[in-house]
Amino acid sequence: MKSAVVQLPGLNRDRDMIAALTKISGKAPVTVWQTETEIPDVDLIVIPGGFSYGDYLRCGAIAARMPVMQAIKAKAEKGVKVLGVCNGFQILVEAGLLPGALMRNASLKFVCREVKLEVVNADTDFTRAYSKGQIIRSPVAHHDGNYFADAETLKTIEGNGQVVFRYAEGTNPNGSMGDIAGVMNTAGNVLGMMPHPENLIEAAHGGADGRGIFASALEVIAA
Ligand SMILES: NC(=O)CC[C@H](N)C(=O)O
Repeated sequence: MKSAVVQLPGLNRDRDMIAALTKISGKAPVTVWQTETEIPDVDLIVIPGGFSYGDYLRCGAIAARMPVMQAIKAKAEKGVKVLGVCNGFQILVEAGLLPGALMRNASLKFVCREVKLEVVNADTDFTRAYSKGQIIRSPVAHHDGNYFADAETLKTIEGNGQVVFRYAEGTNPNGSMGDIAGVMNTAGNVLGMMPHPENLIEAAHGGADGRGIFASALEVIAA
C-alpha cells in the first residue's frame, strides 16, 4: 500500500508520521506540499499534526483553504483513505470533509499527556486491527481538541457509527462532547482523530497501541 504525507508550514509531526508509515508499511510515503494540486496515486493520504499557519484564525482554518485540499477532496470522493491526526483532524473539519468543530479545550490549557481510547467502531478501514470496545493508550498534545457538533449532527454520527474513538476511563482531556476523540465521514474513508497514534507504534515509544490504525489503513495486519 502506498501512502502520502501532506506538508504545510507549521506542521511539526510530519517526520513522526513519515517514520511510522515507513516502519509499518516498509515503504516511505511520498510527501505532498500544500501548493500541489495533484496527489500521486496512493491508497492513504495522511495530514499530520502541528500548528499550521501558527493556528491563526482557528486551528486548521488557513490550511483548509490551500490548493492541496482540493486535491485531497477529489481523492476522498474517489474513495482514497484520508487520515487526519490532531491538526490534521482540525484541517479536515475546517475543509468540510468531516462533521463538527474542534473548540478550545475546556480547561483553556494546552494538554500533553497520555489518555485511554475506546475503539467504538472496529469495523472500519482504520480500526480493523482492534476489537470493538478495546481500550488502547494514546498520547495527546493540543489546545483545541474539544469536539463539538450540534444535536442533530451528534445524533447522526452516533447513529451511523461515525464515532470511531472515545476517550475512556475518565481520561477526556478537553471536554469533548460524548468523549469523542475520533470521527469518520459517512463513506468511511476519511478519519480524523485528536490523539497521536504515530507516537506509540514500537517498544521504543513505550508501547505499540497506535500501530493498529496504520496497520489497518495500510492493510498490513498480521494474520
Ligand atoms: N499536536 C497538534 O497537532 C496540535 C494541534 C493544534 N495546534 C492544537 O494545539 O490544538
